[in-house]
Amino acid sequence: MGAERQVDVVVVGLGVGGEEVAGRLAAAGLTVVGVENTLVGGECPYWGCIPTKIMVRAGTALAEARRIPGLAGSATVDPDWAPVAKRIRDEATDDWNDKVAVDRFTGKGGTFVRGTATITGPGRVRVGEQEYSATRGLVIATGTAAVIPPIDGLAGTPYWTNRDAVETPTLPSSLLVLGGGAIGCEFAQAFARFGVRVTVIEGADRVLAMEEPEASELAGKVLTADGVSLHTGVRATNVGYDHGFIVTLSDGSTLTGEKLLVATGRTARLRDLGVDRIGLDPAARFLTTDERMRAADGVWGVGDVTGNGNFTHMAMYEADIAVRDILGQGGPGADYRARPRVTFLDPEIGAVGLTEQQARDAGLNVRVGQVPLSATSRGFIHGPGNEGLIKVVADHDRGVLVGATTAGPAGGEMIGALSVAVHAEVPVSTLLSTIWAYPTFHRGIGDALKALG
Ligand SMILES: Cc1cc2nc3c(=O)[nH]c(=O)nc-3n(C[C@H](O)[C@H](O)[C@H](O)COP(=O)(O)OP(=O)(O)OC[C@H]3O[C@@H](n4cnc5c(N)ncnc54)[C@H](O)[C@@H]3O)c2cc1C
Ligand SMILES: NC(=O)c1ccc[n+]([C@@H]2O[C@H](COP(=O)([O-])OP(=O)(O)OC[C@H]3O[C@@H](n4cnc5c(N)ncnc54)[C@H](O)[C@@H]3O)[C@@H](O)[C@H]2O)c1
Repeated sequence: MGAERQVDVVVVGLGVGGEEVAGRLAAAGLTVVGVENTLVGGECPYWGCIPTKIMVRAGTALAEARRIPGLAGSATVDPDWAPVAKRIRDEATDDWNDKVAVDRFTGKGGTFVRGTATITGPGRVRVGEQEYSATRGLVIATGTAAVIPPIDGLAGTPYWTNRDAVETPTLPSSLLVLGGGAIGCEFAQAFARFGVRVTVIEGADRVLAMEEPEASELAGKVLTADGVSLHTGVRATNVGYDHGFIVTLSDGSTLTGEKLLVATGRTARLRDLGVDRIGLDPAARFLTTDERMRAADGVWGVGDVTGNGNFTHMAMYEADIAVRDILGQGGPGADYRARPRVTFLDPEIGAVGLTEQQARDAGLNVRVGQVPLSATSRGFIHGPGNEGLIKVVADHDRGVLVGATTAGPAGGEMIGALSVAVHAEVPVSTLLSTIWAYPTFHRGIGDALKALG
């Protein structure tokens, strides 16, 4: 056992959230130890947002080329996964090497420790044989891992998680996807556009079940048009493997595929961390934090592990709050009313705040306004690929928007304006008098507002 090392702050997990906290505190002059057992940067750059959006971008390029007939002549589309795999390996992930990220952190004055941290008591962390004592605080930023559901037979098979799907240098001929959430849908469309026979199995009665039903319907429609076979409202009851997967469903039918991607949600990495030694529940689904991201005295939590939305922008948002609190800088606390999210299908499905149903469940006096994107001038101009909609959800009593969905070729960009509206509680009357440039997709926001009942 090495002599105990005393520092100001120990950050456990240097994914998106932890790296931001550790780097900023080190740059502010605190002595900071950042511990990471895999790759600095976490899921997002190596197996999440960035590589999957490289896949999506490639798939959208193919889809756009296939839209040329009727718009601009003809094109021969010959998909090749090799450039996609190469971009992911060489440009995005440095072949899954985090040297640049480690140097970025140590360059700010932080001390980097590669290993698995265990909490041994208040302000105390062990990595291997080394014990650290953090006098100002401990930050838990351990993120989430893929949930592997307890389906008969699954555990013994060579199933894929998002990590295998991102790292694959070549594509399978067929892919079964268990789970039709954001991960399942994004991979399904991207792979299908490269000629993979994709089948999605979703237990709920619709894909993207957390979003508006209209968004689910649209996602289902475009996935089907891309050749994806959707099975909703059924669960897998058994998984077998013999040079390929065979999945038995709750309705008794079976499906086969060369590979099986498990995309059934995420689970917080809390269980083996030793949080019971600081009075927290290791069996909790997520780490509970207050509006300053405090989980206990001298303990902060940021990112996916808090369960406030598994998104990189949420990890960055919470990291900023924790940093300000640790440095005693004040400023606004956490406010999750205007949480934005974008599912990167083609069309992109952006959303912010509450869905219509969530607003009704909250007891609000709800009014909704909706417009199909194809009915807008820009939707007409765009032609093929113009599937989409804009839906706004208002609290009529307060005269403000509490949620919105923007789906379309620029759905992820359109949601920006509505995020501001929900966050800043811009009166609907002010939004109605806003001038929206013509002929943009976002001009449809004005039409949806006018349709508020
Ligand atoms: C396929 C996929 C696509 C996604 N796409 C998007 C997207 O388009 N947009 C978006 O906003 N979000 C997306 N996300 C979500 C995004 O990746 C996460 O929200 C983000 O990575 C969360 O950051 P984090 O720091 O909380 O956790 P993580 O990135 O998971 O980092 C936590 C780190 O802690 C380390 N760790 C855990 N326990 C210990 C320990 N005991 N000791 C040392 N180290 C430890 C882990 O190895 C990990 O590196 C996607 C996720 C997936 C899986
Ligand atoms: N574009 C983005 O921002 C983006 C992209 C990918 C992932 N993410 C983040 O990662 C998180 C995790 O994504 P995810 O898609 O794994 O989770 P999810 O919770 O969004 O979806 C999982 C789906 O699997 C279904 N399911 C669960 N168990 C099942 C079973 N046994 N059989 C059939 N279906 C089953 C659920 O009903 C659910 O619809 C997301 O919530 C999101 O926050 C974000």
